Amino acid sequence: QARTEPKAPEDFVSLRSVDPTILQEMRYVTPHNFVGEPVDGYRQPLCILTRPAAEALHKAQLRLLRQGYSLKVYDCYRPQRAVDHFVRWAKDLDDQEMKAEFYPNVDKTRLFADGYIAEKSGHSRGSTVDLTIVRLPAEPTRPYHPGQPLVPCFAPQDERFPDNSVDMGTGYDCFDTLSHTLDPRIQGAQRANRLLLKNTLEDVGLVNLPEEWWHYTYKPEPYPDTYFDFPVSAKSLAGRH
Ligand SMILES: C[C@@H](N)C(=O)N[C@H](C)C(=O)O
Ligand SMILES: [Zn+2]
Repeated sequence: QARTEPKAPEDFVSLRSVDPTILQEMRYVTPHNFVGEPVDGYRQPLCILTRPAAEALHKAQLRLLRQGYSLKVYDCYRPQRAVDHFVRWAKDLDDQEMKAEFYPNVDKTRLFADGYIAEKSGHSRGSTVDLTIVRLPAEPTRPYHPGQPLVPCFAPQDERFPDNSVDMGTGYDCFDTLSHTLDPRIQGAQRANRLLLKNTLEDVGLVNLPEEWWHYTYKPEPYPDTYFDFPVSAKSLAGRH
């Protein structure tokens, strides 16, 4: 018998309904992520957030559009079952399929302890988002084909997996100290790009995780203590006023 799935509270929205101009490349619904397969609970490529977090991103987007840039989100609300999938994957040390791209220099046993993945994630509280900046007009992106050769996420931008974002010094979900937002080895245009993202988002109320240049939480969080588990799908938002 089909399981009755939990629904999102009323004040969760699809980001597209608040700002259709923000680009979306939802990685965990695809196999192009550190696990190497679609992650549990991601049923559609949809960015779901609490309304205040989505409205803050809309404000940031208006500022960036004036400068010729757009935000691009990689992950938004993340169900607890997806986090549980990450935890199961991390315990399976025989599975190192995606290491060469996403964590070449970090032992798989360290990914949680070093702060790159959380067992209780802010994403499940609905006001946390992983994102970058794209120079407009956005170049088309290329699809990932499972099994294709992997390149370290900290290789020069023209060698690593193609992404139409500005150069942040590493790719998304690059579990390495080079992804620490203010790592002193990141200088010049790459540092300026990280600071453009950081300053723009801080101005509208989002706070960065120092270990990851892409990870931001809107404060004050509407649900600071609740870890939701409704699936990422339009159905989770449907049937509400
Ligand atoms: C896995 C990565 N995208 C991320 O969001 N990491 C933080 C620490 C989290 O899991 O909350
Ligand atoms: Zn994140």
